[in-house]
Formats: sequence, C-alpha cells, structure tokens
Amino acid sequence: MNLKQIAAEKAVEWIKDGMTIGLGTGSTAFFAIQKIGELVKAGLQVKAVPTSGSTEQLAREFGIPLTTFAEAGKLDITIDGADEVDSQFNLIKGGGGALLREKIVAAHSKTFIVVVDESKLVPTLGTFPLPVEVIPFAYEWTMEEINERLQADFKPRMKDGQKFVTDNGNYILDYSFGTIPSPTDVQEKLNCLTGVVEHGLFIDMADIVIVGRADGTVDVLERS
Ligand SMILES: O=C(CO)[C@H](O)[C@H](O)COP(=O)(O)O
Repeated sequence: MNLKQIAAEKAVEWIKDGMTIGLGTGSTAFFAIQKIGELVKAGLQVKAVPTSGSTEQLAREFGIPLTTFAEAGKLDITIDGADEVDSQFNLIKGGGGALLREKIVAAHSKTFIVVVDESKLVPTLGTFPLPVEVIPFAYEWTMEEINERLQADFKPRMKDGQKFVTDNGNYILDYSFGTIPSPTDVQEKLNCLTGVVEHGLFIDMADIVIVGRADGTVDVLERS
C-alpha cells in the first residue's frame, strides 16, 4: 500500500462520532479525506472544516458535511500532511500553498495529527524551501525586508507562468536555507514583518506524527 495512505488511514482511527475535524491539504491528506468519506457513508457523524478550496471540493465529493469556525468552535482533531518533520515535531508546511488556513485550523484544534511517509522525517528543517505568504500590495518592499532578515535565496512561487496566488489572494516566496538550525529564530524574524501574512514553520503545534514506513509498517509518534 502507498506509504502516505497507510499513515493517513491510521490517523483516521482517532476520529469518533460527533467530532468536528479539520481536513488538511495535499496528497497525504487526500487519503484521510477519502477514508473519512467512506466512514461517513457508513454512518459516521462528523463535521469538517477544510484548509483549502481544493480540500473543500474533495470533502463535498466524498460527502463529508462541512461546517465553519463560527459554528464549530474549537475542533477536536485535524489531520494534515507536512513537507518536513524534525525530531522535535517541528514542521515545514505549505508545499501545496495552503499554509495560512492550515496553520489557523491546526492552532484551533485540540489534537493536531501530522501524517507523512518516512521521506519527510529530517534531522534538521530547511532542505525543503520555506514558504512565506505575503500580501501582493507592495510585495517588492516586503521581499526586500525579508531578504535583509533571512539572508537566504528565494524564488517567487509560479504557476503556469504567473505568480502563484493562494486561496487568500496572496503570493508565496519560497526560501532555500539548506538547513534551519533555529526554527524559532527564523519564526521570530518573520512574525513581526509587515506584509508577511504567514510562513510555513509550524513550531510546537503537532501532537502526533504518524509515519508510513517503506516496510509497510506505520509508526505513531506522540509528543512526550
Ligand atoms: O502543507 C501542505 C499544503 O500546503 C501539505 O501538507 C504538504 O505540502 C505535504 O503535501 P503532500 O502530502 O502532498 O506531500
């Protein structure tokens, strides 16, 4: 079986009747959404908040009832993928461009479960470029300020020859660090910059990391 699928389907075991859940974005989250759809068809009662337009569409296709934050309050569980996971459960996310809603949803969940195949486990974050979501208005100035602070190479994210635009109408800059020895340091530098909406560092947010291994087993790692 696909490693992403075994991790994602394991995570779905945490979902119980009556829960409100956050649905992540990406090819790993897809398998969780698909499985939840099957369980809903079989009678599971849940309501979900999607983290992107594409996930909302998938949830509708799979017949998963949707809700809003206003209605749901704090979510019971969110299941989402990640681009990198370090040994402290810190993450880089946003490869799919949904980092802002993903972070909001994860931050408002009692339990945040991250599902990955083992290739996403790293000793230190930073091989995967760090996505930074910026407001399009005067984004060149924001970019200059970020560059001054981060001193790392970056590329504006493109799609079909145009700047990639997020579900929130913003741009993404992908920063190549190679290695991020102190994710909190980078987070602090980015958090106070006007024009930066959000970044893909998810620090101290994941409660459980579920890993699909090449030998077909699945590891459930819980934050101590
Ligand atoms: O953060 C994300 C989307 O914004 C995804 O969770 C991340 O990119 C991992 O994607 P995949 O499961 O397809 O490898």
